[in-house]
Amino acid sequence: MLVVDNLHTYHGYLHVLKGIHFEIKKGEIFAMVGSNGAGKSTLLGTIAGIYKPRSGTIVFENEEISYGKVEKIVEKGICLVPERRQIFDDLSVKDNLLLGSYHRYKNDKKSVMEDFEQVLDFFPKLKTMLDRPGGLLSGGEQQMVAIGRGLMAKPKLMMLDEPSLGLAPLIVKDIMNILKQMKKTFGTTILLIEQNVKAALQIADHACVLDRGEIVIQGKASDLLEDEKIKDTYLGISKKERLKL
Ligand SMILES: Nc1ncnc2c1ncn2[C@@H]1O[C@H](COP(=O)(O)OP(=O)(O)OP(=O)(O)O)[C@@H](O)[C@H]1O
Repeated sequence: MLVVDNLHTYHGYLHVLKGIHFEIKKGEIFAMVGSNGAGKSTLLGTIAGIYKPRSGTIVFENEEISYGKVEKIVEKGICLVPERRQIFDDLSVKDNLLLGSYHRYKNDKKSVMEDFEQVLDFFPKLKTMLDRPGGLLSGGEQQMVAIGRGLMAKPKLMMLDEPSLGLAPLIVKDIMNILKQMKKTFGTTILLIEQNVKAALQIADHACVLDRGEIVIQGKASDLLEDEKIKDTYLGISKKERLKL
């Protein structure tokens, strides 16, 4: 569904993405993990059309989108749920959700309202707080609104930038379950960027590790969970400690 090949992106003189290659299959959850500054958000921004790559290609459903405009990429079915949710504090939950389909609202209000009902069925908790300003929600509720807003765009590929950021472990579990359920219910393909390596690998089908702009490990998520280097570097358990257990 998505093929990224030999992608190089710069921020000014800073060479951030250094020849990235990976593929995502339709209907899967693909997790990308890596430490701060590895280039994860830059990668999502490049796919979403916010940053232009210096070279390389991004092909989505057999069509090259490498240098496409943001609106066109959204229309093709790619949505980005950004880091720190970026919910509008002063807008109600309902308006925050409807913003996800603003490009269809004028001409297709009926189908937008049907999608809205579907999103509320998926997030029944949000039904009880539709008039509440986004700024008064908890972090977990805001994340639900951010994902719900993404769903309102009826994406084929949803990209999420660190949805677990700042959330308590139990809420992280809820959010990961929501992503799994979303894949099942709507068939959405998911590209999940996470620093919470364990949570991401537990729900993903395939995954990779991004380190200083390069993909250093790639494979089945279940294999990566067992990988010694990942356990040592990202799961915080050294081999020595594990042998003691
Ligand atoms: N808009 C920008 N302009 C200039 N430099 C940027 C910009 N965005 C990111 N950078 C730099 O590019 C590098 C990669 O940042 P990026 O945010 O993509 O990494 P990340 O893996 O998402 O990190 P984090 O998990 O901390 O968000 C960093 O050195 C960062 O300072």
